[in-house]
Amino acid sequence: MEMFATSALIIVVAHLVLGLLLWFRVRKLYSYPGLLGFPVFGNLYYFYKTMLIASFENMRIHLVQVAEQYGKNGICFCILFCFRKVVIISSPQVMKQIGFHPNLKDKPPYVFESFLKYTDGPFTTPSSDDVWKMKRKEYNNLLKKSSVENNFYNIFLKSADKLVELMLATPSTLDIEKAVLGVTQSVTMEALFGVDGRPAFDPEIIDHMYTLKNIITLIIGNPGIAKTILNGLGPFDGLLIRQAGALKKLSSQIMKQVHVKLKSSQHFPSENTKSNYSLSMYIASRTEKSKKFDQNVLTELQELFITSSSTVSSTMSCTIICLAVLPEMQEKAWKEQNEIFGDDTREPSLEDLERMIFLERFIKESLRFCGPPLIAKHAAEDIKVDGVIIPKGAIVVYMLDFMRKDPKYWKDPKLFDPDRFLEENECLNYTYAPFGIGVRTCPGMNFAMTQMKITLSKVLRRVKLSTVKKDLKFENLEFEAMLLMELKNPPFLKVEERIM
Ligand code: HEM
Repeated sequence: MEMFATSALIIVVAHLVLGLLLWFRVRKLYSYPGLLGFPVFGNLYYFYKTMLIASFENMRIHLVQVAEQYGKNGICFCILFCFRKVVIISSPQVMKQIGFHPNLKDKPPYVFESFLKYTDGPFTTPSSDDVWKMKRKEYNNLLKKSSVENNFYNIFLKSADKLVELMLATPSTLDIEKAVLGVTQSVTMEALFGVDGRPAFDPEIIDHMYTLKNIITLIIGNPGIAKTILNGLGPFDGLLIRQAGALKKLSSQIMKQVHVKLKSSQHFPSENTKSNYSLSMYIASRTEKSKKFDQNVLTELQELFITSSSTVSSTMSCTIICLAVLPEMQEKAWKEQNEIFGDDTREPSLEDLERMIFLERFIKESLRFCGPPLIAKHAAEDIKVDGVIIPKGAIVVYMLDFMRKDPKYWKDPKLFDPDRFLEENECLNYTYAPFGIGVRTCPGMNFAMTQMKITLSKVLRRVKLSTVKKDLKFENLEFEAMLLMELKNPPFLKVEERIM
């Protein structure tokens, strides 16, 4: 009994001391109105203290909203918040102020470490690293609008035909997410890696990549839990590692082809050589002299594979499902296609794409619902915002999804209304940032938007979509936070060919 009392006293005193130390470092955060920030620690005393001192109402609203909006992962996110020094940013004005701050860096360090277990490398490069600067220059060059349109247009056209073919092959029980994933994976292989895209349609690889995307969500969303709980569940973790093997298998197939190309190539891409080379050749020639050649190329291929194919596939399948459950809007989008093409079965040109303004607004609105839930950065040094310090080491989370639905900035945020994008204003830019903000903002935006517009144009012209389950409405769809916001139970689709 006496021993129990002493231990309890030691724990209480330790919590008190730790809580006070931490409190002195971050107390000013609460006075900043825009931040709604609450660093919460795995420290009982501090947790309660925070609840008492922070605007309790703000904190409660936040936790509840996060949990409600993000489904089961929302709850994970909340648990994560309790164990780490986290500053949550839900104000677009604050995001704008700190988005380009030099002390705000990359992803938090734990993300780099956690990936190592499942992939061949840390998956993403810190921006302090010179390699990142080189990479970023190449990405910006190869993925800029004009390069995408010149180099990848035909690949997008071909892949759109493949998707329509897959849709017509299973007209009454289409699993749209898997069909689209196969297509976007093959596009990545052909466009970015310059290799044969057919292996990407292997159903086993699609299944494994699908699971892998969920593992990545787990790592990004909740590394602490992924490490401790999954490591403890040996067989489950083993299963995840096996699933991750799909990515390794694909990337080693790509590597073999890159090796063959390198051997037969007379010239490597250089600063002056423009877009005749695929990204994989750039990567290979850049890392050629490095001792870790194979591993470096593999890591970068794997990073690109996920960043480019899973994101587009998730957005595109969500957009297709939205078209299926919103028949009047589908009709409007189809009419726009009909006005551009009439009975003509020709391929869409660049000028045609420019004219698809309703389709573009529809994709943007769909991304408001299914864009990334959040982006995490970390404060490499203290960051001062309006006299408030975000402490060094804090994880800074931009609540992108929260801002995209905040009634303060959006009228009827739960309503699917593409016309809200008729008016562009500065506020909208920062409340709506599905491709991120700052120096690490997504370089693949043009690639993604062009690919989606071409594919959806072809889908709309060839087929009429509805759901197998009758009377399913947009309001019935439930989203949850994964790599992007995804549909909880994506409905099976019914596909009818349009008579031309
Ligand atoms: C709808 C599709 C996409 C969405 C919603 C999306 C979103 C994002 C977001 C939110 C980030 C992080 C930005 C930040 O940390 O500030 C990112 C980074 C990145 N994305 Fe995308 N992305 C998409 C498609 C693509 C495509 C098609 C590619 C490649 C062709 C791509 C390549 C990358 C790369 C390489 C990065 C890391 C950039 C860096 O670290 O400098 N993404 N993306």
